[in-house]
Amino acid sequence: MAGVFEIYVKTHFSAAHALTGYDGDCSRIHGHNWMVEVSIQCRKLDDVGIGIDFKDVKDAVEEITQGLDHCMLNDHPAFQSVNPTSENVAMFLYKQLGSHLNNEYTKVSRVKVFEAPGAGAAYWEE
Ligand SMILES: Nc1nc2c(c(=O)[nH]1)N=C([C@H](O)[C@H](O)COP(=O)(O)OP(=O)(O)OP(=O)(O)O)CN2
Ligand SMILES: [Zn+2]
Repeated sequence: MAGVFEIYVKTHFSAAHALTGYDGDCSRIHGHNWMVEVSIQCRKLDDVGIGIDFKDVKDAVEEITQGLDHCMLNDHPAFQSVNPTSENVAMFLYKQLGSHLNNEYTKVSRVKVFEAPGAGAAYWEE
């Protein structure tokens, strides 16, 4: 069986949201410093010994999260028909990042999103 490397990048953005249909305070507008952890599987290293450069991953995450940073997530096109929960934000980032970074040797394997250090969700596809 071939070996696989997993590369991790953590970043963050700040945004507000409100959960439609939620029975509690979270149905009102409130904000979080969202933390994002991206995992990427690499099946090949380059001559330097790098699977995918952290910088390239951070640039891709930044390109996507800049559309969320300091925004009301409910106003974003991705969250017009689904609530911007941690689950749905993780799925959005996973799909967006995959379209930027996946190739023959590299695959976005999981995206975790935390609304607070102790509360978050992950999304991946099998
Ligand atoms: N599975 C999920 N549960 C909840 C989500 C979510 O996205 N996925 N989101 C919320 C709210 O957005 C809420 O802001 C976060 O909940 P919580 O961690 O309870 O936030 P608090 O700041 O209220 O935490 P306390 O420890 O109670 O102060 C709710 N659930
Ligand atoms: Zn919240």
